[in-house]
Amino acid sequence: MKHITADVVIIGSGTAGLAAYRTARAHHKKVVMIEGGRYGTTCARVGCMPSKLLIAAADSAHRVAEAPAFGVHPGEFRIDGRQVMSRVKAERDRFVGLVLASIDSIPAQDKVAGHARFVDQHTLMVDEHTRITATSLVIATGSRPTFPDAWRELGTLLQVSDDVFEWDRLPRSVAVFGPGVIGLELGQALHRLGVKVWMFGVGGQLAGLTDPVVMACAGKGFAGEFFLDADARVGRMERVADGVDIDFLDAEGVSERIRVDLVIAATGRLPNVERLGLERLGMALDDKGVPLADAYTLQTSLPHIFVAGDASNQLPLLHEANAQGRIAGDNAGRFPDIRAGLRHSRLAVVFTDPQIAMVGAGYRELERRYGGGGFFAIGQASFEDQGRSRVVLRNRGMLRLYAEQGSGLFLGAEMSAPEAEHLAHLLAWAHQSRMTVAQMLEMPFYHPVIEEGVRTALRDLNAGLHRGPAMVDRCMECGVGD
Ligand SMILES: Cc1cc2nc3c(=O)[nH]c(=O)nc-3n(C[C@H](O)[C@H](O)[C@H](O)COP(=O)(O)OP(=O)(O)OC[C@H]3O[C@@H](n4cnc5c(N)ncnc54)[C@H](O)[C@@H]3O)c2cc1C
Ligand SMILES: NC(=O)c1ccc[n+]([C@@H]2O[C@H](COP(=O)([O-])OP(=O)(O)OC[C@H]3O[C@@H](n4cnc5c(N)ncnc54)[C@H](O)[C@@H]3O)[C@@H](O)[C@H]2O)c1
Repeated sequence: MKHITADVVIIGSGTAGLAAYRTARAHHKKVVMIEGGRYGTTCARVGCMPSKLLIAAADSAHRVAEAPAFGVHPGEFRIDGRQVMSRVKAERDRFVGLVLASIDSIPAQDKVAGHARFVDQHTLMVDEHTRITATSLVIATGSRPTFPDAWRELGTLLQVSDDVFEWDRLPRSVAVFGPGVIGLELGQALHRLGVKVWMFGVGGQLAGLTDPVVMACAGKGFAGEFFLDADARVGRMERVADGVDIDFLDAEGVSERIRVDLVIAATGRLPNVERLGLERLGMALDDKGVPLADAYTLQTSLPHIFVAGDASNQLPLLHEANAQGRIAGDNAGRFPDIRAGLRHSRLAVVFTDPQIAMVGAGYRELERRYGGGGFFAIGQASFEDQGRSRVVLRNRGMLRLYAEQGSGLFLGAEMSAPEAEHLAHLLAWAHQSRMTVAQMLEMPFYHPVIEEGVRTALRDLNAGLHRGPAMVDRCMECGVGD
């Protein structure tokens, strides 16, 4: 048995763990990072990057399929599933390689391989080979897919997103359970790559949206492309010789049976915390066993233990894992003299088409905060007739902006919109700068661009705040199709 004494120990070498390691090291202390799985991060191996690579292939197929609407008729149109997956995996491996090179630059004595669990508040056991004692610690153990246990009966025909990026070729058909972020991104991409897709959800929930108008608009768009029932009544699922049989009731209540090659469970992710032995520490945990932590210091109820990234279950996104890792690592390094870190305005983007995005406070949160008394105003713009969006034939979607009555402060946005990744950044910067709607309207807008849709929604919002006249007509002098 090996014994190590360290100033700071980081559990997990994903995005949050690596950020924590580097910031803790800046305090010139002995820092050890423990990794129980493969180096390379969830983002690069099975998350952000391979999913966006698959979506890029789907986008390319979609552009070709749409070309005739412009009078452009491409020749033979064929999707080679093997080639699609081969590029996804080759580029994914390249991204993983970049992370591995960065891990290689970390001194060997700072890295320990194995699964860590707490023995007491300052001591960890790594597998059965190393005992580490530390002054402060960061839990950065990430998350994993979760699905109902009964589905395990489907064996290898039940897949999660991790499995998709190991495929050598595309299946003929899939049933995707969970129209959340992962389900919609993968499901729409597979559909556009020629895979027959059925998507089933519960409770009508879609991609983390909370605004009913945006959700209805997005749902209508997806349902026009592939089978989507966000509030499905699914009965029996049975593995048969050449796939999985699924019984469900359709929208009219009629019983249907489909046979698919594979079932993809995209029904959410759970923080990797239950095998850490946290219950022995007397740490305050939520009902899922996740450590409760201060949002600005990432400190748990045990002052020397911090949590970051998906393990914190605060906002399971890449840039959040990085920011939280930096704050947690800095505080573990400087412990006990901890500092509050900068938390950014919420920014989340779903890479569907149209993209979905959320900025600042969402509709449901504002309803909770302000009640139903009209203390926040809503402005909206549809992209159906928006100039630039029509020009490029991407005129689908709805943007809803929220602002505080009285102050005119911009509070947040939800959208299903073309180029939402860019619109959302613009709005997140305005949100973090605490701009008012009037200040945002003073900003420049080019013509013709999709951002003009933001101006339309801002004008509508301004009218709702009673700080300007309502739009009686579209602003043609601003440029056709504002
Ligand atoms: C399909 C998919 C697509 C995504 N797309 C996006 C996107 O486009 N944009 C975005 O912002 N986010 C996206 N995300 C989310 C993003 O990938 C995560 O939020 C982020 O990678 C989390 O980083 P992390 O450091 O918390 O966890 P990870 O990178 O998972 O790191 C945790 C590490 O801890 C290790 N570990 C766990 N338990 C132990 C233990 N007991 N002992 C030692 N080591 C342990 C694990 O092996 C792992 O290496 C996506 C996720 C998925 C699954
Ligand atoms: N573009 C991005 O930034 C991106 C991409 C992928 C993942 N992520 C991150 O990963 C997190 C996890 O994504 P996710 O899609 O796994 O979770 P999610 O919580 O977004 O979606 C899970 C969905 O599954 C549904 N569901 C639950 N049980 C079900 C059942 N039995 N049958 C059918 N549907 C069921 C839920 O209602 C929900 O709509 C996201 O919240 C996000 O933070 C981000």
